[in-house]
Amino acid sequence: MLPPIPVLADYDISPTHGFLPGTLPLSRLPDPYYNKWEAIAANLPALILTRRLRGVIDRLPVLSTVGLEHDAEWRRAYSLLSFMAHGYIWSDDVPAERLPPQISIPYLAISEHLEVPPVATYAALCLWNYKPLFMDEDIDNMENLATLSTFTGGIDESWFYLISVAIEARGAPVMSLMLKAFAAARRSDSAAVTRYLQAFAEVLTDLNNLLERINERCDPDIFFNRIRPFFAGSKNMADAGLPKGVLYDDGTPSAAYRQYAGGSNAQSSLLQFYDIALGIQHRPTGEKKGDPSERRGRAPTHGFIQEMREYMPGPHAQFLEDVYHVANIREYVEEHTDDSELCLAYDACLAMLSAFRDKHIIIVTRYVITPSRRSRSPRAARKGLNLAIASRKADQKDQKGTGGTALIPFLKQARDETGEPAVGEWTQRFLSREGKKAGSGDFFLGKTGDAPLETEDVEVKGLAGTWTMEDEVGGICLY
Ligand code: HEM
Repeated sequence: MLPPIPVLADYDISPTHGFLPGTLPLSRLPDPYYNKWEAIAANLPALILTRRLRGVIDRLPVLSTVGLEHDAEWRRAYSLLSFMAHGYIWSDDVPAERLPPQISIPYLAISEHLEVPPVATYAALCLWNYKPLFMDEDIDNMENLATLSTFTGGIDESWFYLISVAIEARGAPVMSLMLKAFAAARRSDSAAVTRYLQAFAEVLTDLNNLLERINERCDPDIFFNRIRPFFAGSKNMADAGLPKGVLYDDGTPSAAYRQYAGGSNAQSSLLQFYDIALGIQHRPTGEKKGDPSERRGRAPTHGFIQEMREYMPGPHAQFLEDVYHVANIREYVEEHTDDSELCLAYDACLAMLSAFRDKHIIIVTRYVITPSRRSRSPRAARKGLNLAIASRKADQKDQKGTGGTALIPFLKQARDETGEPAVGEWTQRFLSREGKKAGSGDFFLGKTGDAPLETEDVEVKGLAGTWTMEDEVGGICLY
């Protein structure tokens, strides 16, 4: 018997807002018991600027979780503590390798309750950290969104988080559509599957446009130098001064050092849902299609993208797991290659998602690669660098042989894998990138003056050690 098709409500997923919470994030915890946390969060940029955050947190009483009732309150508390914890660790010249009991004790309890790790995840920074400006307007509209907490108090940081919020909101309806598409495929209703896929492709067009809007209000150098360092995790952070990770001091002798990846949009369940729904498989970085270790039909058990599920709220990660077992669209399309409309709709989804990843690579080049090069210049070195940047091994030009993975090749592999299931011969050729510079055109939309993709010329061999991790990981999470 076929496994049942998952029901969104069983996984804390809203049919309209998807992985964003069904009820809006709270702007404040209702119980005045938590006023001190709220006061710190409200003044976080000033406390970081004046380097008084650690002292203020050290003098806090240890608050318990007894005053947290509804899920929204637990989520608000998690987001507050994530901002406080990362501010505490990264706001001074030397990172704090110990989180005091004032943070550790409630943070560990709240994380366990919400089934999400005690680190500034995508959920803490984006999913549970926004409010609409006008209640009667949609939240998939950048002109109606504001953040609740930031490290810097600047619009660049807010804009960065809010682009993701708008993407999550705009992309959410696809989930119900695709669950219906799975059911339609089970009853061999090709017309319905085609309609759902067409609607999916249209939403992806909107997401591509939203992603591009990051350029409007988020300055790359501010992002790289001022904002990104606060997302730093505690894994592979020896060079930044955290050789053992961070000690979550809960006041007991068994308090342990922990190592977590930093916050990343790669922790978005939405994009992973899209991949699964379309039957796209991501191999561990460096592994090619057809490599002996690849076995189709089996979920990959390792690799960066897979690892990021550990940073999603538990029910969302479970949803992805369950959807994997019922996703049937790729097989259905492969069995109906004579249905040109169906194939075209399916290929359109792949092409739009591949275009999304193309745009994303351009963005990562602009926001990470280029500023990182600038910060490696002798002038930047003379001026001195902030912590997370100084963690870079500036003289390490080539990470080959160190087990490191370069950032852009990792992102390109994810993009190329997106096009692999294409059924149409032309689409296959178009998306296979053979002899074609990535990002040089949008499938179906044509070339519309995109910025040239500098990354093709960028020699990224571990990005001087910045974006490499032990094995298969690369990117922002290194910090
Ligand atoms: C300034 C904007 C952005 C920058 C600088 C950026 C940077 C990065 C980096 C460095 C990675 C590598 C993994 C890691 O974090 O270690 C990554 C991966 C990823 N990012 Fe972004 N990102 C940005 C915006 C977004 C947005 C808005 C989304 C969509 C919600 C997104 C979705 C993803 C996904 C899904 C991955 C995993 C790789 C893949 O599936 O292709 N990113 N990003």
